[in-house]
Amino acid sequence: MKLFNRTLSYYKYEWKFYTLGIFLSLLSAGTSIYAPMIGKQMIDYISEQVSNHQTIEFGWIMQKFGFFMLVILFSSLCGYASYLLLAYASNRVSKKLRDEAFNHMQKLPVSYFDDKPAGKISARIVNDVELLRTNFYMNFSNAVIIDILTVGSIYVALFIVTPKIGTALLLLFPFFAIWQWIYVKLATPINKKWRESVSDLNSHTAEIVQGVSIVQLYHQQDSMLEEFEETNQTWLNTRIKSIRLDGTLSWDFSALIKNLVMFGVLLFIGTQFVDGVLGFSIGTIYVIINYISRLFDPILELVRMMSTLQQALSGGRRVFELLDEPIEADSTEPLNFTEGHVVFDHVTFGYDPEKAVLKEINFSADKGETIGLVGHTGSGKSSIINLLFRFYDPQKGAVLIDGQPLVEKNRESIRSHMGIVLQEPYLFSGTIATNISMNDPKITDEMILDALEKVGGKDIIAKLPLGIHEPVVEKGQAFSSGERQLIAFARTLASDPKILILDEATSHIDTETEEIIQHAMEVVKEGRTTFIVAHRLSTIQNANQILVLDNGEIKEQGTHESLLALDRYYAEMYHLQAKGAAS
Ligand SMILES: Nc1ncnc2c1ncn2[C@@H]1O[C@H](COP(=O)(O)OP(=O)(O)OP(=O)(O)O)[C@@H](O)[C@H]1O
Repeated sequence: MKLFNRTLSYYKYEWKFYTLGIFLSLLSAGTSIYAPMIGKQMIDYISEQVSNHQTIEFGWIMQKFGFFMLVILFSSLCGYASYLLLAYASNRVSKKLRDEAFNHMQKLPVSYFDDKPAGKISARIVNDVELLRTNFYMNFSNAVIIDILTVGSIYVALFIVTPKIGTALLLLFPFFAIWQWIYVKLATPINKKWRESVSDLNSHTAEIVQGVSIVQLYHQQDSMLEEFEETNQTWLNTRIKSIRLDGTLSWDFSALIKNLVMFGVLLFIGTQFVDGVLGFSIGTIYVIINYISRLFDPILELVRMMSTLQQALSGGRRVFELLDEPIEADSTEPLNFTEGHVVFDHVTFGYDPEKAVLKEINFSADKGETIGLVGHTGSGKSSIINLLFRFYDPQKGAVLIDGQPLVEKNRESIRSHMGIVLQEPYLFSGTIATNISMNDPKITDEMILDALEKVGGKDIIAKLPLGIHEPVVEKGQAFSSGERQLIAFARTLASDPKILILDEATSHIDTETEEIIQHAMEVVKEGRTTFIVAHRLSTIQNANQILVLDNGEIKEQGTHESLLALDRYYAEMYHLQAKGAAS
């Protein structure tokens, strides 16, 4: 119930449209129920005049007919306006919920994303909100209101016309309650399986799309298709089961009940003769048949609604789970950057506090210095960077920038003076210019061109018709990895950070590109405290300090020359790489 109320509570943002929609819906239901009463007057008048051998006044008939049409038109217009208003409110409410979920997701700590596939998180924001929109806000809350109002008005009208039949038809309610109970029991497992198969299809397709080149390279198309067809077949089977259930329990069964009720009511009417005269006028019989035939569709919709609601709420639960994820507490105090002096003071850290991946890390980096981080995979290089960005806080010790402990400072202010160039730079959809300026209005086109020129990336735009305004799509797949890196270097230079992180920026590229990147690196490093996470030791030979990490500990620390002279771990790695390069 809590979940239901919470989902419904979002209507408060659109209460005006919603209230007006309900009012118009009530008006539409009331007038559409009133229309057959006018029909009844016309039918009874004609049959009376005919049976009394009197003339029929066509003027009166036309007047009534005109009124009848007006009422129907008014009812339709109210129904149309109410549908629009309710649909408008529902869609706006869904947008609000989706905006909220997206905004919240962006504020979540990086650790939240560690063990969750991106597809699952985006499904909560896109698919589950869509499920809420269609199944709850559109189908459930709106349709239920219209259906309840319609059914209620029909019963009220039936009671006015003939209380006996109205009372007898109340017996249908316990029957419909049982019907609904059976429907939910049968539909729930089918719907659950169906939703799972859709989710499987989604993740399966996304996986193959991402790895399509590998699939083709290893000729895996047939086996992938086989797996896909299997999941798709499960989806089809659940759909067929669902259609059969709907067909049997909803439409066929409903038609049977409707006919039985109609038969019973007419049988009852047929017994109502008093002194050879039928106790119901033909007009009244018309009204009763009209009402009964209109009673079943909304009831049927209400019967099916429970299962729709269940599906909607399962989506709602997932959206609210995301919304309830706690945002990291953050300080309002900004970090006051002066020089970019970094200190790691006896830092111990683990993603799982019980399992330290960095142990007693101690070092200090002065303004403009370059620190090289080397070590085997998993030795803790990226974890040091994660602490520097304050994506995580250490369990012991402190990370300080310009003498201020990061744990006491606002995260955004820490990151605002840092730049990073990743091995696989991330380009956003937009243009080259927006990727360099990162939509900062203070960075002009001239500054963008200047940054590109300084890092040696002017050639990239020379061949593009729109220059720096050339669109970037699909994470910049149309650019080579070297070009993407130069754009990322230009971005970093334009943002003028105090601290710079170059994450394996020179691995996996050819010698010519390496030279270009090396030049870009030298330009961007100028005057900034720089951390280079390097696999190629050639990149950090000129570093002021090299930290050799092993299993989360600093094993060796010094300059290239001093570490070579030490002739231990670093020297061994260096000679191995030099040998590899020579062969
Ligand atoms: N988000 C995370 N959650 C849990 N454990 C993690 C996470 N990121 C890294 N680790 C673990 O922490 C340890 C250090 O990883 P880290 O990424 O810092 O190493 P690295 O030296 O940068 O490795 P590589 O050169 O392969 O990038 C590893 O054992 C790794 O499995």
